Parts: sequence; structure tokens; C-alpha cells
Amino acid sequence: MSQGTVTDGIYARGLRFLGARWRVLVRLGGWSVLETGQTFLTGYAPARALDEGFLAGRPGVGLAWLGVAGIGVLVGAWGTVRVYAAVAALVEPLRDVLVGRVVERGVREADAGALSGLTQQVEIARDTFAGLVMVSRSFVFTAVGAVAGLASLDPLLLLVVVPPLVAGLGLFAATLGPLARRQEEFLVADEALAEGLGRVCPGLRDITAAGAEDRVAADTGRLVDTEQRAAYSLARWSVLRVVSLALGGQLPIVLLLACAPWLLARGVTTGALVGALAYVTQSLLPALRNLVHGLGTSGSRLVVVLRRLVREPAAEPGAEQSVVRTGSHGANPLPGRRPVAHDLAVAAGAPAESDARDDDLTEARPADRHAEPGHRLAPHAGARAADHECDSSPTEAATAHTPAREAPHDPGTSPTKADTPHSTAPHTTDRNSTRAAVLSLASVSFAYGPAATPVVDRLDLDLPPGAHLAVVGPSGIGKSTLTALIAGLLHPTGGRIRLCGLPVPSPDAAALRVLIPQEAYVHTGTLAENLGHLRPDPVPEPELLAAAEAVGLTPLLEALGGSRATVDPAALSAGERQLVALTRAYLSYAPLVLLDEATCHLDPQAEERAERAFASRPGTTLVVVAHRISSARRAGRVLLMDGPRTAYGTHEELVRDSRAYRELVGGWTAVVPKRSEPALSLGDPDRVDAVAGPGLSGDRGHVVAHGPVGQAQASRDLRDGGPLGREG
Ligand SMILES: Nc1ncnc2c1ncn2[C@@H]1O[C@H](COP(=O)(O)OP(=O)(O)OP(=O)(O)O)[C@@H](O)[C@H]1O
Repeated sequence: MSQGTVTDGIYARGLRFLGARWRVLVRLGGWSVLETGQTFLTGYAPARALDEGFLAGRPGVGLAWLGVAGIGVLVGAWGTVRVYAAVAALVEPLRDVLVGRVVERGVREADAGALSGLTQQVEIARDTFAGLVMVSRSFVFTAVGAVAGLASLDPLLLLVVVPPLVAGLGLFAATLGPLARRQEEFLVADEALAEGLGRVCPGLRDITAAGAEDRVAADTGRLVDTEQRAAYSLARWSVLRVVSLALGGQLPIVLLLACAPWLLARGVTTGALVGALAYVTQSLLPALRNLVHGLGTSGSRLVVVLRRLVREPAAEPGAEQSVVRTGSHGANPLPGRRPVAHDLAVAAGAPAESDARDDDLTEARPADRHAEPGHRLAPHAGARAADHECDSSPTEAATAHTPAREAPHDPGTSPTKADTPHSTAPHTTDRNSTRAAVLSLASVSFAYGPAATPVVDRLDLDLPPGAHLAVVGPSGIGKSTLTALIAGLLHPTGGRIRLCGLPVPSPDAAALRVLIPQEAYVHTGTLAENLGHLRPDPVPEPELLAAAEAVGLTPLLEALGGSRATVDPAALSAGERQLVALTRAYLSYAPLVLLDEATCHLDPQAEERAERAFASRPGTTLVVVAHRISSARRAGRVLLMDGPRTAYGTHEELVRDSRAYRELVGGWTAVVPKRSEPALSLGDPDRVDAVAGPGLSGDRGHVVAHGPVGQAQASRDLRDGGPLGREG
């Protein structure tokens, strides 16, 4: 059902509603006559007081007419009281009808959130309707009273007052439709922004933890821009409303004054002139002002609210795009909408907590919860198996993974793509792989602006389940950009990315990966809360301890006093924060783990331990932006990003075949005596680290560490210029 059809339906129902209450309307009209009867006296009594009283030398008569005007005010006040009662008799039934519909819908859909939100909308509709009745009724009766008064004083006065009044009303009527549309656009944009902020604010932790700030800021910025455009458009049309008010209410005053000599010359008395001015300034102008402001704003708001209240949920799915402000951020007044936490979790890369509540995951969750540490089911195992291609049952996951050291060539060893000086599109597919790729990039390009040089240019990449990829390259070449693309935080400008067969970016794909950026995020709270942040279910203590042990967090955990100890993020060193973030990612259910220099503050041993933990994590495909040669050597595959010299292969293959890679590892050609020597001649990691070049530096100042606390001390000492030596 289109929006226009719904609106037409509202008008038709509105007329039926009023038709059924014609007696109330007649009563309302009667009391309105009494209320606005004083309008007639507003001008007529002063005119007579002047002409027949004060100017005729009979002040008693003048005072008597003024007394009549005073009585008119009292009678009018009584009429106003009765008018309110009649308006209530009209408005309350509307409220009852709407409440009935809302309760019926709330019960039918068993949605308490929707019920409370819609009940609030009913109150808005009731108040707005009452205001509209008052304003429009008041204008009609005031205008009739004033025109009748002008005619009785002198018909010539009508010639001066009525034409601009009609012109102003005409202009106002012409702007009513467009204004209502703009008003509605503004309301919808305002509510969308409110809902967006309501969704973002409670999830700031998640957003920061997942490094999704830029994307969330961009999305929110779009909402702000939309509201700003709607506000400007509304403001432009509102100017016409002011013009119509000036035309219909203020121009008659000017004309009466300017035409005074002409009117007096044609027999209009001084009193009649004063009476005419009283009609315009005391009655017509205020009534017109109320009409213009009241009908222009409240009318469109009423239509918007009514449309939402009367629509059939299933009949108008498109209406779900229109959000309703409920006053409580996060409430979900519209049936059929996902709870707001869902989008947030997705934006943050968390395993979509609300998916579990919304979808069919409730069946799978107990299995997840009771899984043994080290044998965790991958996310959505079973429950979402049909949704994506990641077959991540524990058995498959275990066999899929091949730790790099034990089996340097992962399943599906790729052919080396050595330096490709004439191609910017290396094919990095594991052609020997017989299994479906977990991660697949097909001709992916990305540039930060329409005229900017692409940071990623037609890149192909297929990773089988359990693969461990190191991404290396000079600083600023695009490694973080690539991980952001894979994480779905950036949209490719060309090509396509799929994760477990799901398109990236997409909410479902976002639930299958976790990205740990360089700056690890730790929030105030217990260590357990920090570690379980990406888990939709409580993490059992044994699993938590096993994860801490695997990643290398145990010393910090013990130093803090266990998982229930409160963490002060500012008191942790950068390396300790990284260990917390890594353990958090380890505990998540994401089958794809992206570490973007997430271990840069760890010493080589701690880094190795953490990376091996992820490499051994069942069902895990690991992508590491490496900043040490040792990290690249551990990975089964290496992607060298270097613009036109981008290459892909094992570490050994790249060392053998890629000049750019050798340059990157720092003066490699000078170190390796013969090309035919096996790659193991690289020797121990420290030796290579010592000669590592930019982008693969193993020498970033974090050189002393025996666990996180020691590393923290070393980092501080280094910052303070302390005399720390290098230890193996
Ligand atoms: N938001 C952005 N807007 C415009 N350009 C950007 C933006 N982010 C990154 N860039 C540019 O894109 C290029 C790639 O940056 P990226 O951070 O991906 O490189 P990197 O290889 O991860 O670098 P590093 O190793 O120093 O972290 C750089 O030239 C950088 O200046």
C-alpha cells in the first residue's frame, strides 16, 4: 500500500469519523458562535462608542458601548469553556479508537516495545487533533464575526480588508501541501537521526573495539546531512508562510491607514475606521497567525502520526523505513524491525548478538555455550549452516587448520606469484585448493577519492579455510585499507569480496569476522567483561582461562587478581591492552580473524605465542598485517603489497623470486649467499629482524619482554630513555 493511498484512507476515515459525530460538531459550532460573538463587538462597540458617544459629546453613551464590549468578553469566556468541553467530546473518541487499534496490534504481535511507543503516538495524535480543531474553528468564526462587523460599520471597509485577506489565505492554502510534505520529510529525518544516535551511543564500546569509528561516523554524518537538507527545504517553504501572514493579516492594517483619507471622504466615520483597525489587529491577525502556524506544522504531524497508527503492519513493509521516535532510544516501536542492537553489533564486528534473539540461532546457542575450550563451534555452526559456505564443524575446522611450523605449506599451496612489474593485478588464488574459499576477493579495487590513485587495484585473493596469511608491504601502501575492506568497513570501488560465500560488506558477513586494529581497546570493567565483549553468551571460566593461556594473557590475568578483577584501561601498557584485545578476539566465534598490526606492542616471543594461538584456533582463517619478518615466516602465505610489484606466495618463494620482498626484508640480497640456498638460510628470526627494512621492522623499540608485565615495564623504560639492553 503506497503512502499516498494510506493518506487518502486517513482523510476518508477522518470524514467518516466527523460525520458520525455531527451532533458534537453542531454543539461545538453553537458554543463557538457565542465565544466569537465578542469578535463582532471588538470593532463594533468602539466604533459606536466613538461616533455616538465620545465624539458626539455624549461620554455616557460611549462608556455604555464599552460596557457592552466588556460583557461580550465575559460571555465569550463562558463560550470558550463550553467550547473546550465540546472539543473534548470530539477528541476523546478519536483517542479511544486509536488506543483500541494500538492495543489490538500490540497483543497480536506480542510486542510490548511497540505498544508503549505507539501509545505515546496516540497521545501526540490526540493533542495535535485538539489543537487543530481549536485553531481552525477559531479562525473560521473569528473571520465571520470580523467580516460581519466590517460590513455593518461600512461596506467600503470590506473593499480594503477582504482582498488582501483572501490573497493571504490563498497563498497559505497553496503552500499547505508542499509544506506538509517537507514537514514530514523533516520529521522522518529527525527521527531517523534520533534512532541512529540511539543505536550508536550505547554501542560506542563495540564500535571502538572493532575500529568501526569511521564507518559509523560516516553513516551518522549521512543522517545529519539528510536532516539538514530537509530542514533547509522546510525553512524555504516556511518563508512563504510568513509572506501569506503578512499579506492577509498585516497588509490590511497598512491599507486601512493609507486609505483613511479616501475612506473618510466617502462617508466612513472615524469610529468605523477605528473599529476596522480593531477587527484586523485584535481578531483577524491573531487568528490568522494561529491558523498559519498551527495548521502548517501540526496538520502534517498529525497526518504522519495517524498514518503510522492506522496502517496494517503486514500491508506496508515500506513504512518500516519511517522510524518513530518513542522517547526512549532503543525501543523498537515498529513491528518487523530488527532490534537496534543488531545493526550495532554488525557495525562493530561483533557476532550479531541480536541475531541470536531474532533468528534461528537460539537453537544453536546452547551447543555453543557448552562447547569445550579449544573445541568451540565456530559462529552459527549448524544453525546458520545453510546461510553461508563456511563449514566449520569442529572436525572439519581441526583438519582444516595446519599450523605453519608443522606444515609450512597450507592445504592448497599456492603457486608463487613473483614480482609482476607489468601487472597490478596479481592472481593470488590457491588454485590447488579443492575447498571453497573462506575469503575471496575478485578484482577488488579501492581508492579514497574519485580522483585518488587506487590503494588497492584489481586484487584477486582466495583463502581456503584454516589459511594463515601475512600481509606485508612498505608503510602507507594499503595494508590497513585491505583489512578494512575485508572487514567491510570500507566499500570496494570495484570488484567483489565474499566471506564464506556472503557478500562483503553485509551484516551477515560482518558477523563472521573480527578485526583487531593496532590501537587495542579496553574498557573499564572486569577483565572477564572485557574478554567476553564479542561473545553473545557468557564465557565459562575454564574457557576464558584456556584462551588467556593460549594467547599469553595469563601473567597479566594473575597479576590483576583473576578474571573478576576490575581493569583500569589507563593503567595498562599498550602491549597489555593488545593482549586483552587479542584474547577477546580469540574468544569470539568469528572464523576470520584480522590482526592489523594488533601485536605491534608485543615482543617477538609474545607475538609468536599470540599468532600461534590463532593459527591453532579451530576453524580459524587468519590474516595478519605483519610488522616483523618472523610474523611473515610463520604464515603459510604472504601477500606483499607494493603497488605494481605486488606478489603472493610462501615466505620462501617470495624470498627466492621477489626482488621487492627481498628489498623489504632489508638488504636481503646482501645476506643470502646463493639463490639456490633453502629459505631456511634466513636463520633465526632475530638475525633477520636485525636487518629488516621498513614495513617489516622487527626493531620497533619493544625489545625486552618476558610476559606482558615485563614488556610494559620495558616500554615505559624505553619511553623514559631507560638503559635497557636487548635480550633474546
Ligand atoms: N581515510 C583516508 N583518506 C584518504 N587517504 C587515506 C585514508 N586512510 C589511508 N589513506 C591513505 O591510503 C594509503 C594506504 O594507507 P594504509 O593505512 O592502508 O597503509 P598501510 O600499508 O596500512 O600503512 P602502515 O603500514 O603505515 O600502517 C596511504 O597513502 C594513506 O595515506
